[in-house]
Amino acid sequence: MMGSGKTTVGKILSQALGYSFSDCDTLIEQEADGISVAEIFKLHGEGFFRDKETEVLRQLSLMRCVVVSTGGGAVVRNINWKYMQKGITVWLDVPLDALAQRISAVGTGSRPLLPNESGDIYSKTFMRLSSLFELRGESYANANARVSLENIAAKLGERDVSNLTPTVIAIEALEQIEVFLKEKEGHNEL
Ligand SMILES: Nc1ncnc2c1ncn2[C@@H]1O[C@H](COP(=O)(O)OP(=O)(O)OP(=O)(O)O)[C@@H](O)[C@H]1O
Ligand SMILES: O=C(O)C1=C[C@@H](O)[C@@H](O)[C@H](O)C1
Ligand SMILES: [Mg+2]
Repeated sequence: MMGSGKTTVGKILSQALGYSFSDCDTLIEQEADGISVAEIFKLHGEGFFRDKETEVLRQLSLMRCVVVSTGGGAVVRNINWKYMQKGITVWLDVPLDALAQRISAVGTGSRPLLPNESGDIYSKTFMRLSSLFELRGESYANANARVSLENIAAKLGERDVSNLTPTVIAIEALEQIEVFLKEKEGHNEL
């Protein structure tokens, strides 16, 4: 989901693995002569943006040893999964209230799918994230590995997921990737 830490955690993962790092939204902006995702939505519409997103995922799927931070909505198109599944897919599962807190702290101006009006930003953002998650939850669950901040907090005896550092989350991601790879190896041996 948007704001879940894909860029922050993805960069740490790439350093730990000695891989390069790519961010889909940034690549789309670069290909659009530097105009922002929000402007692309405004000028050309969401369909145009989604086509660019699919093309960027196709290009990235040809690369090796790269950690990719996808756009939060990349899960909505089946064709994108064909490209994402060239690698290992990881879902950063962050409770919606924590997401709404993070996003409302920085504002929703750069996020075309979120409300950008005055008033209680936290509540409006939380409601919109909830309806997006309603539509997308099953798609996120297609990922090979799930990194649940609630599970990490429970393991560490933390009551609040907002105390979890990006490094702790990256370590959990590596552990969940290992679980996935071991299960895959087990299936291949059968
Ligand atoms: N573990 C964390 N604890 C607290 N804040 C975090 C954590 N990880 C990321 N953040 C903050 O949350 C915000 C979103 O993080 P980030 O940009 O990495 O998410 P993203 O999933 O890449 O978002 P986007 O949808 O914009 O691509 C940033 O302000 C970042 O500093
Ligand atoms: O969740 C989404 O649909 C989006 C997330 C962002 O990363 C951007 O890709 C864009 O704002 C759309
Ligand atoms: Mg990002």
